[in-house]
Amino acid sequence: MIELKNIVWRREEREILRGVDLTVKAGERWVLLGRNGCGKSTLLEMITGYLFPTSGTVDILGNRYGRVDVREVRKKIGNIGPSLIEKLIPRDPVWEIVVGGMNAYLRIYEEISEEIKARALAELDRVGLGSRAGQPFGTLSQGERKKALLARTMMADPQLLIMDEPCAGLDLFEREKFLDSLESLSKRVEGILYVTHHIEEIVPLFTHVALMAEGRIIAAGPKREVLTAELLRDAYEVPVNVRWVEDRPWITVEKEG
Ligand SMILES: Nc1ncnc2c1ncn2[C@@H]1O[C@H](COP(=O)(O)OP(=O)(O)OP(=O)(O)O)[C@@H](O)[C@H]1O
Repeated sequence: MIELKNIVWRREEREILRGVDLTVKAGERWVLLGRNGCGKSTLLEMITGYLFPTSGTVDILGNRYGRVDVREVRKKIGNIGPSLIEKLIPRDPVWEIVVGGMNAYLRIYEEISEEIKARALAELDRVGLGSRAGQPFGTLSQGERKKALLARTMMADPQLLIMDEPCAGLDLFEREKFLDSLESLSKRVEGILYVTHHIEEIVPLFTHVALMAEGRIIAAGPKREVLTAELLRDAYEVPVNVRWVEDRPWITVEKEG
């Protein structure tokens, strides 16, 4: 699904990505972790074809970037990034925002068929927002907006879901609801790559973790092999303990001394 080989990205003498290799196979759901500024969002931009590496190769869903029309590949990628909400029109009804996901339109100007409207309503139902369908998008709570984006993304039947901190700013209740929705939708996609700062968001649906530090991937593999106190300490430079409860990791910070 994703094959990154020896990706280097240089900007003004600085190497921001320094030889990144990452392979995500069909059926795997990955979380990408690492400190602020280590290069996570930059890596997602490479995968979605908005940035090109200085050197190295990017293969997404069997397409080598540089040899294909990235716009065609992007149609198969559901992408929930932090900037999308600002681009949508707050007064548009939620269901119309969801319809826009079919073609990645920010706004629909043509007549929408009853069939497509029904699909959008079904997607909203799946994330528990059926009763909000007619409400202006701008009146939704932060958590509801994120779930609406999830419904919007699923309208295009993506093969790969990419999410950059989708739970940022959500309270405990909203976060858990969002992760529940993701759990049920995850069965409809072949691969997931999810960036977060919060290890407790690594709910059972996720299978693998990649840890980044200073432009490199310092560990990658099945989540229990990577989410160890030693590797997390290397990535975050904070001594921590990891406790697993029902296949979900929880972190406590250790006092040094
Ligand atoms: N266009 C650019 N030109 C120069 N430097 C850039 C550019 N884009 C990103 N950077 C730098 O690259 C580094 C990695 O940024 P990136 O946004 O990928 O980090 P991140 O891991 O996603 O961080 P955060 O967790 O804070 O969102 C940062 O130091 C940033 O300043």
